[in-house]
Amino acid sequence: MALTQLNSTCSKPQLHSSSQLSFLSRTRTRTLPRHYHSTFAPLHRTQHARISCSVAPNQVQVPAAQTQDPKGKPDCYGVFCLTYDLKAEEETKSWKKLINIAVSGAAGMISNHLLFKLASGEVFGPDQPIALKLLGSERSIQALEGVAMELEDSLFPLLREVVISIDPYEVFQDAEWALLIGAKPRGPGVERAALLDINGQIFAEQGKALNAVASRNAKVIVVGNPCNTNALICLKNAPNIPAKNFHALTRLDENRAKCQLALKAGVFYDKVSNMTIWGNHSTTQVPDFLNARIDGLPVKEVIKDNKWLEEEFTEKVQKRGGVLIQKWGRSSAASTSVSIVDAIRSLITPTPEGDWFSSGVYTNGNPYGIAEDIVFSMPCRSKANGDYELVNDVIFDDYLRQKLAKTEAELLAEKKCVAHLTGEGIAVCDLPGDTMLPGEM
Ligand SMILES: NC(=O)C1=CN([C@@H]2O[C@H](COP(=O)(O)OP(=O)(O)OC[C@H]3O[C@@H](n4cnc5c(N)ncnc54)[C@H](OP(=O)(O)O)[C@@H]3O)[C@@H](O)[C@H]2O)C=CC1
Ligand SMILES: O=C([O-])CC(=O)C(=O)O
Repeated sequence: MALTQLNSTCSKPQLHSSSQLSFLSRTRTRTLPRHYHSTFAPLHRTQHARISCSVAPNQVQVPAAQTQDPKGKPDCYGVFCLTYDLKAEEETKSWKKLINIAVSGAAGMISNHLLFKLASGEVFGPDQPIALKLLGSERSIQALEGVAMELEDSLFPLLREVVISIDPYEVFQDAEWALLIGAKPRGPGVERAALLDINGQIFAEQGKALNAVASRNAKVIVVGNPCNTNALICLKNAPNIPAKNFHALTRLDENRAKCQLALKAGVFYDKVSNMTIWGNHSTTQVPDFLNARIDGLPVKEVIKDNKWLEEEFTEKVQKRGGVLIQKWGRSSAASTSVSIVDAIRSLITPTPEGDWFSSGVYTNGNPYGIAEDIVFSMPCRSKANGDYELVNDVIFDDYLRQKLAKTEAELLAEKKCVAHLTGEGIAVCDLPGDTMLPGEM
Protein backbone atom coordinates (compact mmCIF):
# COMPACT_ATOMS: atom_id res chain seq x y z
CA MET A 1 0.00 0.00 0.00
CA ALA A 2 1.65 3.20 -1.14
CA LEU A 3 1.64 6.16 1.19
CA THR A 4 0.93 9.56 -0.26
CA GLN A 5 0.96 12.69 1.80
CA LEU A 6 -2.10 14.84 1.24
CA ASN A 7 -3.08 18.41 1.43
CA SER A 8 -5.99 17.60 3.65
CA THR A 9 -8.54 19.94 5.12
CA CYS A 10 -8.11 18.70 8.68
CA SER A 11 -8.27 21.10 11.56
CA LYS A 12 -5.13 21.78 13.50
CA PRO A 13 -4.80 19.36 16.38
CA GLN A 14 -3.51 19.62 19.91
CA LEU A 15 -2.02 16.67 21.71
CA HIS A 16 -3.72 15.64 24.91
CA SER A 17 -1.11 16.43 27.51
CA SER A 18 -1.68 13.70 30.07
CA SER A 19 -2.11 10.64 27.94
CA GLN A 20 -0.07 11.62 24.89
CA LEU A 21 -2.71 10.00 22.74
CA SER A 22 -1.78 10.07 19.12
CA PHE A 23 -5.19 11.17 17.90
CA LEU A 24 -6.47 14.67 17.64
CA SER A 25 -7.50 15.83 21.06
CA ARG A 26 -9.11 19.05 22.27
CA THR A 27 -10.24 20.18 25.65
CA ARG A 28 -12.62 22.86 26.64
CA THR A 29 -14.48 23.85 29.71
CA ARG A 30 -18.25 23.51 29.96
CA THR A 31 -20.73 23.65 32.73
CA LEU A 32 -21.25 20.15 34.03
CA PRO A 33 -24.71 18.68 33.82
CA ARG A 34 -26.25 18.54 37.26
CA HIS A 35 -26.04 14.80 37.76
CA TYR A 36 -22.29 14.74 37.36
CA HIS A 37 -21.38 15.64 40.92
CA SER A 38 -18.10 14.24 41.96
CA THR A 39 -15.35 14.58 44.49
CA PHE A 40 -12.82 14.66 41.67
CA ALA A 41 -11.33 17.97 40.65
CA PRO A 42 -12.24 18.06 36.98
CA LEU A 43 -10.18 20.28 34.76
CA HIS A 44 -10.98 18.86 31.35
CA ARG A 45 -14.68 18.46 30.78
CA THR A 46 -14.47 17.24 27.23
CA GLN A 47 -11.91 15.31 25.31
CA HIS A 48 -12.07 14.51 21.67
CA ALA A 49 -10.45 11.95 19.50
CA ARG A 50 -11.67 13.35 16.25
CA ILE A 51 -11.09 12.54 12.62
CA SER A 52 -11.65 15.96 11.26
CA CYS A 53 -9.87 15.61 7.98
CA SER A 54 -11.21 15.10 4.54
CA VAL A 55 -9.06 12.75 2.54
CA ALA A 56 -9.15 12.15 -1.17
CA PRO A 57 -9.69 8.60 -2.40
CA ASN A 58 -6.73 6.54 -3.55
CA GLN A 59 -4.49 8.25 -1.08
CA VAL A 60 -3.26 7.51 2.36
CA GLN A 61 -2.45 10.23 4.77
CA VAL A 62 0.41 9.95 7.19
CA PRO A 63 0.15 11.23 10.75
CA ALA A 64 1.37 14.77 10.94
CA ALA A 65 3.72 13.81 13.74
CA GLN A 66 5.71 11.91 11.16
CA THR A 67 5.13 14.23 8.24
CA GLN A 68 5.24 17.82 9.32
CA ASP A 69 5.40 20.00 6.30
CA PRO A 70 8.37 22.31 5.74
CA LYS A 71 6.58 25.22 7.40
CA GLY A 72 6.14 23.07 10.50
CA LYS A 73 2.33 23.23 10.46
CA PRO A 74 0.77 19.79 10.73
CA ASP A 75 -2.56 19.47 8.99
CA CYS A 76 -3.73 16.46 10.83
CA TYR A 77 -2.74 14.19 13.65
CA GLY A 78 -2.63 10.52 14.41
CA VAL A 79 -4.04 7.37 13.03
CA PHE A 80 -7.54 8.76 12.56
CA CYS A 81 -6.10 10.91 9.80
CA LEU A 82 -5.30 7.80 7.81
CA THR A 83 -7.51 6.08 5.33
CA TYR A 84 -6.89 2.95 3.37
CA ASP A 85 -5.50 3.06 -0.12
CA LEU A 86 -8.82 2.32 -1.78
CA LYS A 87 -9.08 0.86 -5.22
CA ALA A 88 -10.70 3.20 -7.73
CA GLU A 89 -13.99 1.30 -7.69
CA GLU A 90 -14.17 1.45 -3.88
CA GLU A 91 -13.38 5.08 -3.47
CA THR A 92 -14.82 6.98 -0.57
CA LYS A 93 -17.10 9.12 -2.73
CA SER A 94 -19.32 6.05 -3.09
CA TRP A 95 -19.84 6.05 0.65
CA LYS A 96 -22.99 7.43 2.15
CA LYS A 97 -23.12 10.61 4.17
CA LEU A 98 -21.55 10.23 7.62
CA ILE A 99 -23.95 9.49 10.46
CA ASN A 100 -23.52 10.40 14.12
CA ILE A 101 -24.01 7.60 16.62
CA ALA A 102 -24.04 8.52 20.30
CA VAL A 103 -23.39 5.83 22.91
CA SER A 104 -23.72 6.32 26.67
CA GLY A 105 -22.05 4.01 29.18
CA ALA A 106 -19.42 3.76 26.49
CA ALA A 107 -16.76 2.49 28.88
CA GLY A 108 -19.02 -0.29 30.14
CA MET A 109 -19.05 -3.97 29.28
CA ILE A 110 -21.80 -3.93 26.66
CA SER A 111 -20.26 -1.01 24.83
CA ASN A 112 -16.92 -2.75 24.79
CA HIS A 113 -18.45 -5.27 22.38
CA LEU A 114 -20.86 -2.96 20.62
CA LEU A 115 -18.53 -0.13 19.61
CA PHE A 116 -16.32 -2.45 17.59
CA LYS A 117 -19.30 -3.91 15.78
CA LEU A 118 -20.53 -0.43 14.92
CA ALA A 119 -17.10 0.67 13.72
CA SER A 120 -16.57 -2.47 11.63
CA GLY A 121 -19.52 -1.72 9.35
CA GLU A 122 -21.47 -4.84 10.28
CA VAL A 123 -24.35 -2.78 11.64
CA PHE A 124 -24.91 0.09 9.21
CA GLY A 125 -23.22 -1.46 6.20
CA PRO A 126 -19.88 -1.37 4.41
CA ASP A 127 -20.61 1.93 2.64
CA GLN A 128 -21.75 3.85 5.73
CA PRO A 129 -19.07 5.95 7.43
CA ILE A 130 -19.84 6.73 11.06
CA ALA A 131 -18.88 9.10 13.83
CA LEU A 132 -18.92 7.62 17.32
CA LYS A 133 -19.77 10.06 20.10
CA LEU A 134 -19.02 8.41 23.41
CA LEU A 135 -20.58 9.56 26.66
CA GLY A 136 -18.81 8.82 29.91
CA SER A 137 -18.43 10.45 33.29
CA GLU A 138 -15.60 11.71 35.45
CA ARG A 139 -15.61 8.19 36.85
CA SER A 140 -14.92 6.68 33.45
CA ILE A 141 -13.11 9.31 31.41
CA GLN A 142 -9.73 7.55 31.62
CA ALA A 143 -11.35 4.28 30.61
CA LEU A 144 -13.02 6.05 27.70
CA GLU A 145 -9.64 7.23 26.48
CA GLY A 146 -8.58 3.59 26.56
CA VAL A 147 -11.64 2.66 24.50
CA ALA A 148 -10.77 5.37 21.97
CA MET A 149 -7.21 4.08 21.79
CA GLU A 150 -8.47 0.57 21.03
CA LEU A 151 -10.75 1.96 18.34
CA GLU A 152 -7.75 3.78 16.95
CA ASP A 153 -5.65 0.60 16.92
CA SER A 154 -8.39 -1.29 15.09
CA LEU A 155 -7.91 0.71 11.87
CA PHE A 156 -11.58 0.71 10.91
CA PRO A 157 -11.91 2.50 7.54
CA LEU A 158 -15.52 3.49 8.18
CA LEU A 159 -14.85 5.06 11.55
CA ARG A 160 -14.37 8.70 10.64
CA GLU A 161 -14.68 10.46 13.97
CA VAL A 162 -14.52 9.60 17.66
CA VAL A 163 -15.52 12.04 20.37
CA ILE A 164 -15.32 11.31 24.08
CA SER A 165 -17.08 13.58 26.49
CA ILE A 166 -18.92 13.74 29.77
CA ASP A 167 -21.35 16.31 28.41
CA PRO A 168 -24.54 14.82 26.90
CA TYR A 169 -25.26 18.07 25.06
CA GLU A 170 -22.00 17.66 23.20
CA VAL A 171 -22.29 13.94 22.60
CA PHE A 172 -25.89 14.10 21.33
CA GLN A 173 -25.28 17.02 18.95
CA ASP A 174 -26.87 16.03 15.61
CA ALA A 175 -27.07 12.38 16.74
CA GLU A 176 -29.06 10.22 14.33
CA TRP A 177 -28.86 7.26 16.70
CA ALA A 178 -28.54 7.37 20.47
CA LEU A 179 -27.76 4.07 22.17
CA LEU A 180 -28.31 4.70 25.86
CA ILE A 181 -26.50 1.98 27.75
CA GLY A 182 -25.07 3.69 30.82
CA ALA A 183 -27.01 3.20 34.04
CA LYS A 184 -26.23 2.47 37.66
CA PRO A 185 -26.40 -1.26 38.27
CA ARG A 186 -28.73 -2.46 41.00
CA GLY A 187 -26.44 -3.56 43.81
CA PRO A 188 -27.28 -5.45 46.99
CA GLY A 189 -29.72 -3.58 49.21
CA VAL A 190 -30.76 -1.10 46.52
CA GLU A 191 -34.54 -0.90 46.32
CA ARG A 192 -35.99 -0.99 42.82
CA ALA A 193 -37.77 2.28 43.60
CA ALA A 194 -34.42 3.89 44.41
CA LEU A 195 -32.94 2.52 41.21
CA LEU A 196 -35.85 3.90 39.22
CA ASP A 197 -35.17 7.30 40.70
CA ILE A 198 -31.37 7.28 40.31
CA ASN A 199 -31.39 6.00 36.76
CA GLY A 200 -34.51 7.95 35.91
CA GLN A 201 -32.63 11.15 36.65
CA ILE A 202 -29.91 10.13 34.20
CA PHE A 203 -32.51 9.46 31.51
CA ALA A 204 -34.43 12.67 32.22
CA GLU A 205 -31.21 14.65 31.77
CA GLN A 206 -30.30 12.75 28.63
CA GLY A 207 -33.82 13.21 27.25
CA LYS A 208 -33.47 16.96 27.71
CA ALA A 209 -30.10 16.94 25.98
CA LEU A 210 -31.47 14.88 23.06
CA ASN A 211 -34.38 17.26 22.83
CA ALA A 212 -32.09 20.24 22.59
CA VAL A 213 -29.41 19.05 20.18
CA ALA A 214 -30.08 15.65 18.54
CA SER A 215 -31.44 15.16 15.03
CA ARG A 216 -35.21 15.78 15.04
CA ASN A 217 -35.68 12.24 13.78
CA ALA A 218 -33.10 10.58 16.04
CA LYS A 219 -33.71 6.95 16.92
CA VAL A 220 -33.10 6.20 20.57
CA ILE A 221 -32.52 2.71 21.96
CA VAL A 222 -32.54 2.52 25.76
CA VAL A 223 -30.60 -0.42 27.17
CA GLY A 224 -29.79 0.75 30.70
CA ASN A 225 -32.18 -0.79 33.20
CA PRO A 226 -35.01 -0.57 34.03
CA CYS A 227 -35.04 0.10 30.29
CA ASN A 228 -38.80 0.42 29.62
CA THR A 229 -39.37 3.08 32.23
CA ASN A 230 -36.06 4.78 31.47
CA ALA A 231 -37.21 5.01 27.84
CA LEU A 232 -40.52 6.50 28.97
CA ILE A 233 -38.72 9.12 31.06
CA CYS A 234 -36.38 9.88 28.19
CA LEU A 235 -39.14 10.40 25.62
CA LYS A 236 -41.19 12.55 28.01
CA ASN A 237 -38.20 14.84 28.36
CA ALA A 238 -37.67 15.02 24.60
CA PRO A 239 -40.94 16.32 23.14
CA ASN A 240 -39.18 17.56 19.98
CA ILE A 241 -38.42 13.98 18.96
CA PRO A 242 -41.33 11.69 18.01
CA ALA A 243 -42.21 9.38 20.93
CA LYS A 244 -42.35 6.58 18.37
CA ASN A 245 -38.59 6.85 17.89
CA PHE A 246 -37.79 5.63 21.41
CA HIS A 247 -37.16 1.93 22.02
CA ALA A 248 -36.42 -0.13 25.12
CA LEU A 249 -34.24 -3.10 24.27
CA THR A 250 -36.12 -6.40 24.54
CA ARG A 251 -34.36 -8.01 21.61
CA LEU A 252 -32.06 -9.98 23.89
CA ASP A 253 -35.17 -11.55 25.45
CA GLU A 254 -36.50 -12.38 21.98
CA ASN A 255 -33.21 -14.03 21.04
CA ARG A 256 -33.17 -15.99 24.30
CA ALA A 257 -36.72 -17.19 23.68
CA LYS A 258 -35.93 -18.30 20.13
CA CYS A 259 -32.96 -20.28 21.38
CA GLN A 260 -35.01 -22.11 24.03
CA LEU A 261 -37.79 -23.02 21.56
CA ALA A 262 -35.23 -24.25 19.03
CA LEU A 263 -33.55 -26.40 21.66
CA LYS A 264 -36.82 -27.97 22.74
CA ALA A 265 -37.94 -28.62 19.16
CA GLY A 266 -34.54 -29.96 18.13
CA VAL A 267 -34.12 -27.48 15.29
CA PHE A 268 -31.58 -24.76 14.64
CA TYR A 269 -32.72 -21.36 15.88
CA ASP A 270 -33.11 -19.84 12.43
CA LYS A 271 -36.27 -21.94 12.14
CA VAL A 272 -37.99 -19.96 14.90
CA SER A 273 -39.89 -16.86 13.77
CA ASN A 274 -42.68 -14.49 14.86
CA MET A 275 -41.32 -14.35 18.39
CA THR A 276 -42.85 -11.60 20.48
CA ILE A 277 -41.69 -10.53 23.88
CA TRP A 278 -44.54 -8.58 25.43
CA GLY A 279 -44.20 -5.99 28.15
CA ASN A 280 -41.42 -5.13 30.53
CA HIS A 281 -37.77 -6.15 30.34
CA SER A 282 -38.16 -7.79 33.74
CA THR A 283 -39.25 -11.13 35.14
CA THR A 284 -42.85 -10.29 34.23
CA GLN A 285 -42.03 -10.21 30.51
CA VAL A 286 -44.14 -12.52 28.36
CA PRO A 287 -42.42 -14.67 25.72
CA ASP A 288 -45.34 -15.38 23.38
CA PHE A 289 -45.41 -19.04 22.31
CA LEU A 290 -49.00 -18.70 21.05
CA ASN A 291 -48.02 -16.62 18.01
CA ALA A 292 -44.42 -17.80 17.53
CA ARG A 293 -43.68 -20.30 14.77
CA ILE A 294 -41.20 -23.11 14.22
CA ASP A 295 -40.50 -23.92 10.60
CA GLY A 296 -43.62 -21.93 9.70
CA LEU A 297 -45.89 -23.92 12.06
CA PRO A 298 -47.44 -22.64 15.29
CA VAL A 299 -45.17 -23.56 18.19
CA LYS A 300 -47.97 -25.49 19.89
CA GLU A 301 -48.19 -27.83 16.88
CA VAL A 302 -44.49 -28.61 17.17
CA ILE A 303 -44.01 -28.60 20.94
CA LYS A 304 -47.07 -30.38 22.32
CA ASP A 305 -46.14 -29.80 25.94
CA ASN A 306 -48.22 -26.93 27.25
CA LYS A 307 -46.93 -27.28 30.79
CA TRP A 308 -43.36 -26.84 29.57
CA LEU A 309 -44.33 -23.81 27.48
CA GLU A 310 -46.30 -22.10 30.23
CA GLU A 311 -43.96 -22.82 33.08
CA GLU A 312 -40.43 -23.92 32.21
CA PHE A 313 -39.96 -22.05 28.94
CA THR A 314 -41.51 -18.83 30.18
CA GLU A 315 -39.50 -18.75 33.40
CA LYS A 316 -36.29 -19.74 31.62
CA VAL A 317 -36.54 -16.73 29.34
CA GLN A 318 -37.61 -14.38 32.14
CA LYS A 319 -34.69 -15.41 34.35
CA ARG A 320 -32.03 -16.21 31.78
CA GLY A 321 -30.04 -13.10 32.65
CA GLY A 322 -29.83 -14.07 36.32
CA VAL A 323 -28.72 -17.63 35.63
CA LEU A 324 -26.02 -16.28 33.36
CA ILE A 325 -24.80 -13.89 36.06
CA GLN A 326 -24.56 -16.80 38.50
CA LYS A 327 -22.37 -18.74 36.08
CA TRP A 328 -20.35 -15.99 34.45
CA GLY A 329 -20.14 -13.61 37.38
CA ARG A 330 -21.25 -10.64 35.31
CA SER A 331 -24.30 -9.74 33.28
CA SER A 332 -24.79 -10.54 29.61
CA ALA A 333 -22.67 -8.12 27.66
CA ALA A 334 -21.66 -9.85 24.41
CA SER A 335 -25.13 -11.21 23.68
CA THR A 336 -26.67 -7.87 24.67
CA SER A 337 -24.45 -6.09 22.18
CA VAL A 338 -25.44 -8.61 19.50
CA SER A 339 -29.09 -7.94 20.31
CA ILE A 340 -28.55 -4.17 20.02
CA VAL A 341 -27.11 -4.80 16.56
CA ASP A 342 -30.15 -6.96 15.75
CA ALA A 343 -32.47 -4.21 17.01
CA ILE A 344 -30.83 -1.55 14.85
CA ARG A 345 -30.68 -3.78 11.79
CA SER A 346 -34.36 -4.64 12.20
CA LEU A 347 -35.13 -0.95 11.79
CA ILE A 348 -32.88 -0.34 8.79
CA THR A 349 -33.56 -3.51 6.81
CA PRO A 350 -36.98 -4.69 5.63
CA THR A 351 -38.60 -7.22 7.97
CA PRO A 352 -38.87 -10.57 6.16
CA GLU A 353 -42.37 -11.16 4.78
CA GLY A 354 -44.72 -12.51 7.45
CA ASP A 355 -42.22 -12.16 10.29
CA TRP A 356 -41.75 -9.50 12.97
CA PHE A 357 -39.42 -8.47 15.77
CA SER A 358 -39.93 -7.29 19.35
CA SER A 359 -39.14 -3.87 20.69
CA GLY A 360 -40.25 -1.89 23.72
CA VAL A 361 -42.13 1.01 22.16
CA TYR A 362 -44.58 3.72 23.13
CA THR A 363 -48.09 2.30 23.45
CA ASN A 364 -50.19 5.21 22.21
CA GLY A 365 -52.47 3.97 19.44
CA ASN A 366 -51.63 0.28 19.94
CA PRO A 367 -54.23 -2.18 18.58
CA TYR A 368 -53.95 -4.66 21.47
CA GLY A 369 -55.80 -2.78 24.20
CA ILE A 370 -52.65 -2.24 26.22
CA ALA A 371 -52.72 0.86 28.44
CA GLU A 372 -51.56 3.99 26.64
CA ASP A 373 -48.60 6.12 27.63
CA ILE A 374 -46.13 3.43 28.68
CA VAL A 375 -43.22 1.73 26.91
CA PHE A 376 -44.22 -1.88 26.32
CA SER A 377 -42.55 -4.53 24.21
CA MET A 378 -44.72 -5.43 21.22
CA PRO A 379 -44.38 -7.02 17.76
CA CYS A 380 -43.09 -4.62 15.09
CA ARG A 381 -42.36 -4.61 11.38
CA SER A 382 -40.13 -2.22 9.50
CA LYS A 383 -39.83 -1.07 5.92
CA ALA A 384 -36.15 -0.34 6.49
CA ASN A 385 -36.55 3.38 6.99
CA GLY A 386 -35.72 3.42 10.70
CA ASP A 387 -39.43 3.42 11.44
CA TYR A 388 -41.80 0.53 12.30
CA GLU A 389 -45.44 -0.45 12.42
CA LEU A 390 -47.14 -2.58 15.03
CA VAL A 391 -48.29 -5.99 13.79
CA ASN A 392 -52.05 -6.56 13.63
CA ASP A 393 -52.26 -10.26 12.91
CA VAL A 394 -51.62 -11.67 16.37
CA ILE A 395 -54.01 -13.75 18.44
CA PHE A 396 -54.62 -13.84 22.19
CA ASP A 397 -55.93 -16.49 24.57
CA ASP A 398 -56.78 -16.28 28.27
CA TYR A 399 -53.29 -17.31 29.37
CA LEU A 400 -51.64 -14.63 27.24
CA ARG A 401 -54.13 -11.93 28.30
CA GLN A 402 -53.55 -12.73 31.96
CA LYS A 403 -49.77 -12.55 31.57
CA LEU A 404 -50.03 -9.28 29.63
CA ALA A 405 -52.10 -7.78 32.44
CA LYS A 406 -49.38 -8.58 34.97
CA THR A 407 -46.52 -7.01 33.06
CA GLU A 408 -48.74 -4.03 32.16
CA ALA A 409 -49.58 -3.51 35.86
CA GLU A 410 -45.90 -3.53 36.68
CA LEU A 411 -45.13 -0.88 34.08
CA LEU A 412 -48.03 1.29 35.23
CA ALA A 413 -46.69 1.07 38.80
CA GLU A 414 -43.17 1.98 37.60
CA LYS A 415 -44.63 4.94 35.75
CA LYS A 416 -46.27 6.26 38.94
CA CYS A 417 -42.92 5.89 40.66
CA VAL A 418 -41.24 8.29 38.24
CA ALA A 419 -44.01 10.86 37.85
CA HIS A 420 -41.62 13.53 39.16
CA LEU A 421 -39.33 12.80 36.21
CA THR A 422 -41.95 12.76 33.47
CA GLY A 423 -43.61 16.04 34.40
CA GLU A 424 -46.68 14.28 35.76
CA GLY A 425 -46.67 15.47 39.35
CA ILE A 426 -45.70 13.77 42.57
CA ALA A 427 -44.34 10.25 42.46
CA VAL A 428 -46.20 7.51 44.31
CA CYS A 429 -44.19 4.32 44.46
CA ASP A 430 -46.03 1.11 45.21
CA LEU A 431 -44.30 -1.55 43.15
CA PRO A 432 -45.40 -5.18 42.99
CA GLY A 433 -43.20 -7.17 45.39
CA ASP A 434 -41.86 -9.69 42.92
CA THR A 435 -40.63 -7.17 40.40
CA MET A 436 -37.08 -7.93 39.26
CA LEU A 437 -34.72 -7.32 36.38
CA PRO A 438 -33.97 -10.42 34.30
CA GLY A 439 -30.48 -10.34 35.79
CA GLU A 440 -31.69 -10.53 39.38
CA MET A 441 -32.34 -13.79 41.20
N1 LIG B 1 -32.09 -4.26 28.14
C1 LIG B 1 -31.32 -5.33 28.17
O1 LIG B 1 -31.58 -6.32 27.50
C2 LIG B 1 -30.11 -5.36 29.03
C3 LIG B 1 -29.79 -4.28 29.79
N2 LIG B 1 -28.66 -4.28 30.56
C4 LIG B 1 -28.38 -3.07 31.30
O2 LIG B 1 -27.43 -2.30 30.57
C5 LIG B 1 -26.75 -1.44 31.46
C6 LIG B 1 -25.26 -1.46 31.19
O3 LIG B 1 -24.76 -2.75 31.39
P1 LIG B 1 -23.16 -3.01 31.32
O4 LIG B 1 -22.55 -2.34 30.18
O5 LIG B 1 -22.99 -4.47 31.47
O6 LIG B 1 -22.75 -2.32 32.67
P2 LIG B 1 -21.36 -1.74 33.16
O7 LIG B 1 -21.45 -1.72 34.64
O8 LIG B 1 -20.22 -2.39 32.50
O9 LIG B 1 -21.42 -0.26 32.59
C7 LIG B 1 -22.44 0.56 32.96
C8 LIG B 1 -22.05 1.99 32.73
O10 LIG B 1 -23.07 2.75 33.32
C9 LIG B 1 -22.54 3.97 33.74
N3 LIG B 1 -23.15 4.49 34.95
C10 LIG B 1 -24.06 5.48 34.94
N4 LIG B 1 -24.40 5.81 36.17
C11 LIG B 1 -23.73 5.02 37.01
C12 LIG B 1 -23.66 4.90 38.41
N5 LIG B 1 -24.39 5.69 39.22
N6 LIG B 1 -22.83 3.99 38.94
C13 LIG B 1 -22.09 3.19 38.14
N7 LIG B 1 -22.12 3.26 36.79
C14 LIG B 1 -22.92 4.17 36.24
C15 LIG B 1 -21.05 3.76 33.88
O11 LIG B 1 -20.47 4.62 32.94
P3 LIG B 1 -20.12 6.12 33.26
O12 LIG B 1 -19.33 6.15 34.51
O13 LIG B 1 -19.35 6.46 32.05
O14 LIG B 1 -21.43 6.83 33.36
C16 LIG B 1 -20.77 2.35 33.44
O15 LIG B 1 -19.71 2.27 32.54
C17 LIG B 1 -27.17 -1.88 32.87
O16 LIG B 1 -28.20 -1.02 33.30
C18 LIG B 1 -27.74 -3.27 32.64
O17 LIG B 1 -28.67 -3.62 33.64
C19 LIG B 1 -27.80 -5.34 30.57
C20 LIG B 1 -28.09 -6.46 29.84
C21 LIG B 1 -29.28 -6.57 29.04
O1 LIG C 1 -30.33 -7.32 34.94
C1 LIG C 1 -29.37 -7.05 34.19
O2 LIG C 1 -28.59 -6.08 34.32
C2 LIG C 1 -29.12 -7.93 33.01
C3 LIG C 1 -30.28 -7.97 32.09
O3 LIG C 1 -31.06 -7.06 31.96
C4 LIG C 1 -30.43 -9.18 31.31
O4 LIG C 1 -29.56 -10.05 31.35
O5 LIG C 1 -31.44 -9.29 30.60
